[in-house]
Amino acid sequence: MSDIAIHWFRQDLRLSDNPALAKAVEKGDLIPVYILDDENAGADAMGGASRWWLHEALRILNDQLGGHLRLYKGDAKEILPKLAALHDARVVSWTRCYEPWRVTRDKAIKERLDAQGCETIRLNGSLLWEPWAIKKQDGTPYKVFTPFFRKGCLQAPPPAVPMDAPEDIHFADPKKEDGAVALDGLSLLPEIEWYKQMAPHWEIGEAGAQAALERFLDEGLNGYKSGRDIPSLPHVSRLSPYLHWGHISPNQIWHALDCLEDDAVPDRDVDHFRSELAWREFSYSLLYYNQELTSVPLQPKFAGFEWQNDPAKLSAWQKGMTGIPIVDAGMRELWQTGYMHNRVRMIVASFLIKNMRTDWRKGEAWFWDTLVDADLANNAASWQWVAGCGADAAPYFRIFNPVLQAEKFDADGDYIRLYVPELVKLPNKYLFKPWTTPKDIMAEAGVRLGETYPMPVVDLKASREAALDAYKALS
Ligand SMILES: Cc1cc2nc3c(=O)[nH]c(=O)nc-3n(C[C@H](O)[C@H](O)[C@H](O)COP(=O)(O)OP(=O)(O)OC[C@H]3O[C@@H](n4cnc5c(N)ncnc54)[C@H](O)[C@@H]3O)c2cc1C
Repeated sequence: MSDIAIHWFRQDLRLSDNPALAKAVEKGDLIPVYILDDENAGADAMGGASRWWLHEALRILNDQLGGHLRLYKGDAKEILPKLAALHDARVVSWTRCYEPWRVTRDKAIKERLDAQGCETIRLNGSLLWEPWAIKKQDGTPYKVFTPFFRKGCLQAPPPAVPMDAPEDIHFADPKKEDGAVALDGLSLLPEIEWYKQMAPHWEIGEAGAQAALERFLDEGLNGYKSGRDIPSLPHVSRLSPYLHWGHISPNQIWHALDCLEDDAVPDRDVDHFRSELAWREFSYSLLYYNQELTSVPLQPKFAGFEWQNDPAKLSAWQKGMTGIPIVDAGMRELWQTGYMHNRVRMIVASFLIKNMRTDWRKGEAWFWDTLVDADLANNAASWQWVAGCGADAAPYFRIFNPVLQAEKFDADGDYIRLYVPELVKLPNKYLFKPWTTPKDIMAEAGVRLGETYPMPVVDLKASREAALDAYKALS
C-alpha cells in the first residue's frame, strides 16, 4: 500500500508552480482538501465577493483534479489532524499564508500533526520573497518602500524559476465518512444573486489567470508606467484576484517578464510593473510585522483623530451616489465588477477619509466585502497609506481634489460615462463637476441635479479645509 499525502489548498488554487503540492505528490497518493474555516478567521472571515469567487474557483479546481477535491467546513485545527489520522496520512502539505490569524492557527495545526507523528511540509508559493527574507542590515523590517524594493528585493536572490504542474497525480481512495461536504454545502453563494453581474468580467481559475497574464504582456505592459493611471485604458493587468487566490504565482509573473524578448517592451514599463508587484510584497511584510495593521494606525498619533462618521454619507459613497462623478464611477465599477482601478481606489478612499471624514476602517470593511481581490495585507496597507497613518504613507495634508484628478486621469470622460450613464450627455467641461453646469446645458443633457443625479454630498473646498484643521489638531 502506498503512503498517503494530504495537500491542503488555501490561497494557492492552482496546480502549476505549487511547490507544496508538488512535494505532496512526490510523497504519496494524494488527497487534495479545502477547508472553509470561518471559525478561526473571526472578524477576518471572507466577504461576499470573495465567497462568490471562491465557489467558482473550487468548482474549477475540482475539475482540474478529476473530481478528487474534498471540501470541509469548520475549524481546521480540528479537521486536519482528524483527517490525517483517519487516512493514516504520512504527510500534510500546504502553501504558507501570512495573515495573523492563519499564522497562529497553522502553528497550532503543525504542533498537533507533529504530535501525531505526521510530517508537515510548508512552503512559499504566494510571495516572491517571504517577509523574513527581506530585512534591513540591522535585522529589522523595512518601513519605507523604495529601500525595501531597491536594497531589499532587488539585492535578494532572484525568485525561483516556476515549476510545471505535477504529471500523473495518483489519488488516494479516501474513506467516505470523513465529514466532506459537497460544494453547495459550503454555502458560499448568497440567496440574492447579485454576483451574476460580476461573472462576465472574469474567467476564474488557473487558465483564466494565464490568459490574463498573456493578454497583459501582449497588449497592456507596453506603456504601463504612464498608462496605469488612466482607468479607461487597458494598461493594468487585472491580475490582483488571481494573485490573491493563488491561481497564478508571483514567480510565474516575474519569470514571464524575464522571458520577454529583448526590446519588446521598454525597460521603464517592465521595471515599473515589477515595482508594483513589490508593493504587494511590502504590504505582506507590513502585515507580518504589524499584526494589527487592519485595525490600528501604524502612526499612533492617528488613534485620536476626530472622525465624523456620518452614516448617510457613507451610504452615498457605498452606492456611488455622492454627486462627485469620478467617485461614483469608481464605486459603481466596484459594485458591478468586484474590481476598481488603482488610481480610482486612491481617489474614492481619499474622498471618504478626508472630504467625508469617515474612519478609513469603514472604507476598508466595504472593500473587504465587495472586492474580488480583497486581500488583508494589500487592503489594510493601502487604506492606511491613503489615510496618511501608514508606513511610508501619503502625508495626510495631501488631499486629492477629485475634480482635478478626474480632469487629469479621465480627461475624455470615458470612464465616468461608462459607469455614470446619467451624465453621458454632459459636455466634458462640466462632466467632472456637474453642479457648475449652466441651466440650459443641463436641460439639454437631460440632467436634473437632485433628481437624475445627486447634488454633491459635501462641499469640496470647505470639507478639505475642515479635514486639514482636524489634522492640525493632532500634531
Ligand atoms: C484603498 C485601496 C485598497 C486596496 N485594496 C486592495 C486589495 O484588497 N487587494 C489588492 O490586491 N490590492 C488592493 N489595492 C492595491 C491596488 O489598487 C490593486 O492591487 C490593483 O489596483 C490591482 O489591479 P491590477 O492587478 O490591474 O494592478 P497592476 O497595476 O496590473 O499591478 C500588478 C499587481 O501588483 C500588485 N499591486 C499593484 N498596485 C499595488 C498596490 N498599490 N499595493 C499593493 N499591491 C499592488 C497587485 O498584486 C497587482 O495585481 C488597494 C489600493 C487602494 C488604494
